Amino acid sequence: MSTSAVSSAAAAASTSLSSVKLRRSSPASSVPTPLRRSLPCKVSSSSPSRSPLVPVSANASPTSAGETASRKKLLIFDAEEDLVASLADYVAELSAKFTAERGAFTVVLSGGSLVKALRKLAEPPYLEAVDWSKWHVFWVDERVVPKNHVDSNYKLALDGFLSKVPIPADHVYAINDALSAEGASDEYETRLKQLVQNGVIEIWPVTGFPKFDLMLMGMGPDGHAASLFPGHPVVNENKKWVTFVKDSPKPPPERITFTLPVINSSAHIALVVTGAGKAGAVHKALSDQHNTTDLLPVEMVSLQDGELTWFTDKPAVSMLSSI
Ligand SMILES: O=C(O)[C@H](O)[C@@H](O)[C@H](O)[C@H](O)COP(=O)(O)O
Repeated sequence: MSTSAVSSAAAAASTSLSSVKLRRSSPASSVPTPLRRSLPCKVSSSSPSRSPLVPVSANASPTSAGETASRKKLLIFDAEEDLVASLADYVAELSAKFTAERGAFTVVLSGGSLVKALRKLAEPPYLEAVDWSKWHVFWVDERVVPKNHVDSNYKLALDGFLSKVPIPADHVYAINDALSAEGASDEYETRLKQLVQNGVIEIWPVTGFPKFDLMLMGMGPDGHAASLFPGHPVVNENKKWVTFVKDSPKPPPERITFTLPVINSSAHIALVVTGAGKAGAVHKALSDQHNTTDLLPVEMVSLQDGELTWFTDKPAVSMLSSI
């Protein structure tokens, strides 16, 4: 994400969140420029001392023209609490921006540890300050199981986040769990198209794919994103909005997933990736040398007209020699 983009989100946020002092967490201290240049994105690592009310971007050093054009930002946190607080600020700011600009905020969730990382949003000041009535919640991938099943991403999000914030129930778009994987993916795509007609979801005319305001996603240790797994043919799907797999290497096997063109049409993506188990995939994804015949799905997440922010910790970036 470019500094200016964060600043404009913060400015929009200050309009509707003016009565609330949002705590700016984990101010980023800049990484020396020669090191930054070796990574294909803007890098900030967290400072041990936290300065309240400082935008996440504010401690970045002045950007060169090249860096300003960057559509990627890497944030590295010392402590999980700092990551969680910074993520809450980031989401709240985008919520205010999109709510003010178009009266709706379309948010797409993954499963996994991401949901726990959203917990601060359900606490003051965010709980009162965010206009939850404008949120519309989707899943970038879902396991084809009943909604009350322990494996359901809907249940995970409901228990860990959605039940704690006042989003209207009819703005939460779970899959139809009575259908097969194929049926559920077709039905979800049809519903997305209706929401485009209703003006809830924007369409990006350049590609004809939906443009979600924010996708909040995790990444697997194998570099999978959503339910797009390395080497699986659905990674190459370029017509459908939503597709399905019946042989996911990560259980359960049956899932629906947004396709890459939809993911890559997003306005913003936050990739929340922590832990040493992810270090290899992070290294491959953030290295400058991409072997185009062997791309991990997460390496194929490349926003055409948006901003991708990695929220990481030190173990996750431990194989990046330049940090
Ligand atoms: O349904 C799923 O399995 C998830 O959506 C999946 O894509 C998840 O986001 C990653 O595997 C990362 O999960 P962790 O953050 O728990 O490692």
